[in-house]
Amino acid sequence: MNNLNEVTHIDNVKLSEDGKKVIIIDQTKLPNVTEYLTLGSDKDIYDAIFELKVRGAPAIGICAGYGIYVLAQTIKAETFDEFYREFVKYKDYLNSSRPTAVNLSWALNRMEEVVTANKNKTIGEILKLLGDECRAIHEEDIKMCGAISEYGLSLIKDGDGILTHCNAGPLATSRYGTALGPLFLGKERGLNFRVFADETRPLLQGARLTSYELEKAGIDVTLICDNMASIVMKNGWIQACFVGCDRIAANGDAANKIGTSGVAILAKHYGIPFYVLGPTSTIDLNCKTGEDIEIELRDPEEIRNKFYKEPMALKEVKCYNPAFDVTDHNLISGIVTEKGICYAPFEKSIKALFV
Ligand SMILES: CSC[C@H]1O[C@H](OP(=O)(O)O)[C@H](O)[C@@H]1O
Repeated sequence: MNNLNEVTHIDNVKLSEDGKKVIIIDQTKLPNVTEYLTLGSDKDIYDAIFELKVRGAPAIGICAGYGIYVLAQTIKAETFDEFYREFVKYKDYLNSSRPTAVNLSWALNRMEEVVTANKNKTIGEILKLLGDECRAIHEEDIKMCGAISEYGLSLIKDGDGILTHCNAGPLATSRYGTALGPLFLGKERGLNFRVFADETRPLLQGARLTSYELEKAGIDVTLICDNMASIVMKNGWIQACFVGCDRIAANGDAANKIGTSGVAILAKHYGIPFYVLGPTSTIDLNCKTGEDIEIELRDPEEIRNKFYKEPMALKEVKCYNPAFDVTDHNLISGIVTEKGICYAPFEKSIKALFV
């Protein structure tokens, strides 16, 4: 299969033609079934984010932007105050779906700012501005992923082996992706990489989504269990590690899918560059260090049951299911954003992104 353009330009999250519904690909059904869901209610949108039907920090932000716009159109209000009160209720509800990826609150806050900055306009005029803003969030992410892909590609060369963890491709973003973006862009330009994709237990974003995107795009991908990252590095097959991110603290500590910090420690041990790739919308300067990042704890049953026909452990056995971990900035070779590559000292280089 070689449908490179189909992969890089997938419509994973979009607004319906009439602007009154959010349409997503249900990522929990991939790779075997490509099913579109139409989301119109606050619960539909909340559940889609919470159940990872739409997932990946940027994609969650884009979905939340469209989602609050769709919900704002349902508000029955005579005055601005009535409208704003209901708007904030919806915003807080969607914001409570998942705590770690900052793009969720970043997008919702941005949409709220449109409302508060236009309190003297009619509700109809505010809705028009909200429609423009949620579309801008999506368009900007497309541009950001394009720039991240270019910067990321400058770090690797034809024939390199790349290890990645979880999924930070087009399904997790808008177009191309962040960690996978350079690989798709390189493929477009005739470069070939050998990618090793960690399956990423327990929700298997690597197995189900990354290997699906790369295989479909005709990129050499080898799926490995998470505990095999060390041997492929020791064998000399990996020249760089590329991972995504869900929230980056001001000092460069980066939250990403559980298991990422282990990959970074292994990369350090084997002297392999480890890069975090993500848009500046995933940087949270309010988090001074990774200690300030809330780590989502998910249902332990996902470990036992989520992708097993039969439970793989006795129900009496306790399971611990943090969805993310934080990679210490000292383990990160560079942070690739749409504004350029940040190197240590990250406190300084990250701050420079926002001046
Ligand atoms: C491009 S951000 C992708 C990022 O989001 C994933 O988390 P989840 O699948 O739980 O939404 C994972 O941490 C990826 O690296």
